[in-house]
Amino acid sequence: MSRHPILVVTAVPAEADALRAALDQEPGPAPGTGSDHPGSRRVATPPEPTASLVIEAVGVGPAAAAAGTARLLARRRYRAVISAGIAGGFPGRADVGGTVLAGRTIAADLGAESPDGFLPVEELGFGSSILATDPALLEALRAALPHAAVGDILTLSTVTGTEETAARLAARFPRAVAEAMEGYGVAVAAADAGVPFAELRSISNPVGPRDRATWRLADAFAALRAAAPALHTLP
Ligand SMILES: O=C(O)c1cccc(C(=O)CC[C@H]2O[C@@H](n3cnc4c(=O)[nH]cnc43)[C@H](O)[C@@H]2O)c1
Repeated sequence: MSRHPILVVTAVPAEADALRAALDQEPGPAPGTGSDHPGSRRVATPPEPTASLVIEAVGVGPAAAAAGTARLLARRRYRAVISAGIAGGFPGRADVGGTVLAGRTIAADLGAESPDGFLPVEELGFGSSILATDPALLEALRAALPHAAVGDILTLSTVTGTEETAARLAARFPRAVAEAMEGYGVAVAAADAGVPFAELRSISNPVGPRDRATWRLADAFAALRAAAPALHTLP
């Protein structure tokens, strides 16, 4: 029986290339192939799915992630969608060079400020900022990646860059292990299409004062490559 492939969505091509290299996959067609979309973040039409995994980079941030994922899901059926890439880890909860899995993906900055603190969209009556990982996908990923930290992964449009913001987020989300910029956008597109979702990240930097020069990209990409075979275990 043939099964639909799994869609793996990354932000930048380097993340997609790392996963493809670990899985011995050829890169997809050149950006814009088969697309008449005039934007700079074109999502190529993937090749017909002989592979069980289709890996695509769709751009940085939740808007690009949601638009790119929705476009890919509209073109072909997939049995699951995974948001994958590098992330910042909350100190003491996820180590740089380690791997994390989302139990929940949370839009941490979706809501309103108030004199009494941040009000999430739930309190504004506009839906949910929290999307749970599909249980069967999470179970398979946990089994394949037993050393991965499991917890909330926050989605933010702005990378945290101060001790104050890091402390505030850590207090607001005591189960958060990491933050990135795309998960919630990918998850919304997956939910809209009725496709199971999960988020898998490797840690390039601690969440905290911005010091881009110290990001350990090589370690994070090595961890991403090491985690890639787990994608082949997904139901
Ligand atoms: O500079 C490079 O060579 C380079 C190579 C690959 C990727 C990058 C990125 O900057 C990727 C951006 C991507 O990373 C996620 N990310 C990583 N750390 C954090 C963080 O502390 N807070 C939020 N997001 C983070 C994010 O999802 C971005 O899309 C650079």
